[in-house]
Amino acid sequence: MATAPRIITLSLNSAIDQTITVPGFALDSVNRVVATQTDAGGKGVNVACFLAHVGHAVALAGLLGRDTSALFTRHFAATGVTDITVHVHGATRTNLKIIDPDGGSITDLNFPGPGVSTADVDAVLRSMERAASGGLDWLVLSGSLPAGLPSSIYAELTTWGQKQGARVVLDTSGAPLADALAARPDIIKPNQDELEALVGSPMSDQDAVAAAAGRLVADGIGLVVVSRGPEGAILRDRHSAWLAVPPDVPVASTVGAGDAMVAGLVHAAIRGLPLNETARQATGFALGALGEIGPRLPDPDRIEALARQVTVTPLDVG
Ligand SMILES: Nc1ncnc2c1ncn2[C@@H]1O[C@H](COP(=O)(O)OP(=O)(O)OP(=O)(O)O)[C@@H](O)[C@H]1O
Ligand SMILES: O=P(O)(O)OC[C@@]1(O)O[C@H](CO)[C@@H](O)[C@@H]1O
Repeated sequence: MATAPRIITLSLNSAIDQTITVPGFALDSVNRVVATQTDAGGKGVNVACFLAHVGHAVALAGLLGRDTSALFTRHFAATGVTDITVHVHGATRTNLKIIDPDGGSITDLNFPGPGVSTADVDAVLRSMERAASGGLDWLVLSGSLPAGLPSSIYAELTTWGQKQGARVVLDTSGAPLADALAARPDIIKPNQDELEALVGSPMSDQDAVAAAAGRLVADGIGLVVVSRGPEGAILRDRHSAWLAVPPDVPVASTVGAGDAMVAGLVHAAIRGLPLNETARQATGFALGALGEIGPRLPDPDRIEALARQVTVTPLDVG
């Protein structure tokens, strides 16, 4: 019998997601909240819970504020994630997600998060070393960094993960993404804005995105997945490039769609799927997240049904 893959996801800047529904949300005016929902979140938390949801054994490493840890602890128990987080003084940040059902908009207000100390980060590293002592197959590094951490930390963790024998997936933006590229993570998933910021120029069409992804692959990144909201995603590795276009679906909230895509990429790789089927599976996960308010997924059969509606086509990249 094959052994279960050993997975750690890391959440250095976890978040409590407070989603508020505000019909006709407008700047410069009084807005009325008609519904509110509070969820444990943060990109690493979401990826861990999504992977556990489809049956993987996952350890979640990272930092949580002691004052607000109960929300997370309940969520991990409910989703079956092994919690190896370090609890620090204070509260985890709360991010606001404003849904306007009339205008169809979703506005994210993400806070920087509390500053962390070197001792906090050392404790996280020790927890990861203990969890990986029997071996590690996957390390997922997701999200922004809290104040006080050097932007090189994901580069260092990429090198550490690969030394453990793991494939490293990175989903972040700005300087932490730029700095980590030299360490050559196995998979990165920028969205188009993040890719444009990384290469320093806007991309007008899918050919430009595929070309930029190709340059990153040529520089040693195994798989580059560029998500483009309703326009889908482009996946590029050394051998091929694919475009995955989602069907037109009702969107309850886009929060967590990118994290679901990351979980779908890991799930597909563990299943040994070829890149075109990986594109379908990862988009199916993202579509699953879109149907829900807050970072959650529907049951696996529904995810498979959504994946079957995704149009996957090869891109001619020469
Ligand atoms: N409005 C939409 N309609 C259909 N599919 C969508 C829509 N928005 C997102 N998706 C799907 O979700 C995937 C990931 O979305 P997106 O590009 O917004 O990720 P992201 O910016 O990383 O998200 P986040 O950071 O909010 O989790 C897309 O590639 C697409 O397949
Ligand atoms: O501020 P970051 O770390 O970039 O993103 C944080 C966040 O927007 O990411 C998740 C959705 O992807 C949410 O649960 C959370 O609030």
